[in-house]
Formats: sequence, C-alpha cells, structure tokens
Amino acid sequence: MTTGFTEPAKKHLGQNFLHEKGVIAKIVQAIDPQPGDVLVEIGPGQGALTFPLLDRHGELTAIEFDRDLHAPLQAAAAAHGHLHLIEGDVLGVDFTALAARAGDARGQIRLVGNLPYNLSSPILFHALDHAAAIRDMHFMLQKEVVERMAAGPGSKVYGRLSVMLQAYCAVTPLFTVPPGAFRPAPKVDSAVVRLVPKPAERIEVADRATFANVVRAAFGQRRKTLRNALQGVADTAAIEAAGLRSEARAEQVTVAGFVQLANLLAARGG
Ligand SMILES: C[S@@+](CC[C@H](N)C(=O)[O-])C[C@H]1O[C@@H](n2cnc3c(N)ncnc32)[C@H](O)[C@@H]1O
Repeated sequence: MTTGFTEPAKKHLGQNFLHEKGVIAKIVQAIDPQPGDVLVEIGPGQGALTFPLLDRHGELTAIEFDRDLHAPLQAAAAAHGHLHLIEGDVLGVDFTALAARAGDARGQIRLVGNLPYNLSSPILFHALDHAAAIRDMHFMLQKEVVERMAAGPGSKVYGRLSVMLQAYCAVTPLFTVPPGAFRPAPKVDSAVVRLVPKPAERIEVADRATFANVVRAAFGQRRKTLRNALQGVADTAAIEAAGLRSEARAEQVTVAGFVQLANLLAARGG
C-alpha cells in the first residue's frame, strides 16, 4: 500500500500513519458510504483510509497539506478509484462552498479523517463553522480529546469543546485504537468519534457569536463562579434570569443552560 511513499513521517504535520488492517476496516464500516454520498477526507497521508474508501465508493475528495505526498497519492489512487486531491491546508478549505459545488442531493458532504492531532481543535471548530454543509463526520483523534468532546457536566474533562460541539452536533465515541496501530506509534491512545450536526431547526443557539463568547468566558476561568468568570459578559441578574446559579461553576452548567443564558443576552442585544 505504501509503494511510492519514500519520505519519512513528519512529526510537525502530525503524521502517524495507520497500518492496522482491522482498525481500517472498522473505520470504513463505521462510515458505511452509500451511493450518492460525497466523501471528503482530511489528511489522506499515504492512503491508509483513502484507498479502502475508494475501493468501496469509487470516488473521494481529499485535502492534504504535505506536498511530498501529492504525487505518490495521486499515482497510487488510480488503481482504486477517482481521487480529487485538494493540495493545501484544510483550515483554508471552505466546506460550505465545496458542498454547494460538489455535495450530495442535499448539498452536503461527509467528512472523514485520521486527523493531525496537533490541529484537532482548530479542525473541529472549522468544521462547526460549516456544520450546515456537513452531513456527518468520522474522525480519529486522541482518546483524551474524544473524552472531552463527549463529556457531560460534572465531569473533570467537561469544557468548552464539549459544550460547543454538543450544542451543534450529536457526539458519539465509537471505539478506541491503541498506539501500535500507527507508524510511527503515537504516545497516546486514540479513538474514533462520530459527529452528526443537528438540523437547523433543532439548533437552539440564537446567536453563534454570543454563545461562543459566553462559553469561552465561563471556561476561561473554570475554577471561578459564573458570577466572577462572566464579569463583563453577563451580570448576576442575567445569569439567574437564565435559570442558572451565579455561584455555580462552568463545569456544573448543562449545554442547555449555556444556550439559555446566551439567548437571553442575545435578545437583550449582546
Ligand atoms: C495522522 S496523519 C493520517 C494519515 C492517513 N490518513 C492515515 O490514516 O494513515 C494526518 C495527515 O494530515 C496531514 N495534515 C497535517 N496538517 C494538515 C493540514 N493543515 N491540512 C491538511 N492535511 C494536513 C498530514 O500530512 C497527514 O497526512
């Protein structure tokens, strides 16, 4: 599978290439591509997921930053199907425009990828900005990040990432993957997670910027009470009008609680 790929893995690009066939098969099975789906892979690397997905689906768009991988990827992909390779940084790719141009019957794409772990959070927030254009996402991430994404109030790892993602998506951890499934092996366990963006009518956030601001401030100083952490963002009266205790800490507040507070502030004009 790696014929033609001569460069060593680049640490600064988060290159840990999957080689464990059983894990690759489980990921493809979890994605379960259907006719008409438009798959977009982030970071195809040496094609560990790309080629099995092409074998199954025939066509795929992939975004790869590492120039050294472009030619060998294109060459090796030809035996498996039709690869549309976007050469560049995924954070510069406008998924909404891509979906409008090349999406499925509903104008949506399905995002997949064994993500570069150093860019996990920026990629997740970038995807959130384009959630309406994305039908679902299947990502391999550090297990610890997946735990943060799926955590609920009261958990030590519940935080900004949990609240932001869960306000817009259903988050389902699927399975864990040990370091030995990759070359080179990362120092940490990994996990595959499924994110399904909520349809517009089920998103309760009235104003995205206000919501993001409240959540950032609340968890910016997670040991403080809401009253202190939200100084300059929301006063005690607003916090309590939203049904929250001003003496509570951010880690005790549900996603719905944050939404309620942000919506109340948005209705008051920010
Ligand atoms: C963890 S590796 C996964 C490679 C391959 N999919 C696999 O499973 O073996 C992450 C991939 O993302 C690529 N990458 C890193 N930063 C990127 C960026 N900003 N935009 C697009 N791809 C990037 C890396 O070059 C690498 O190929």
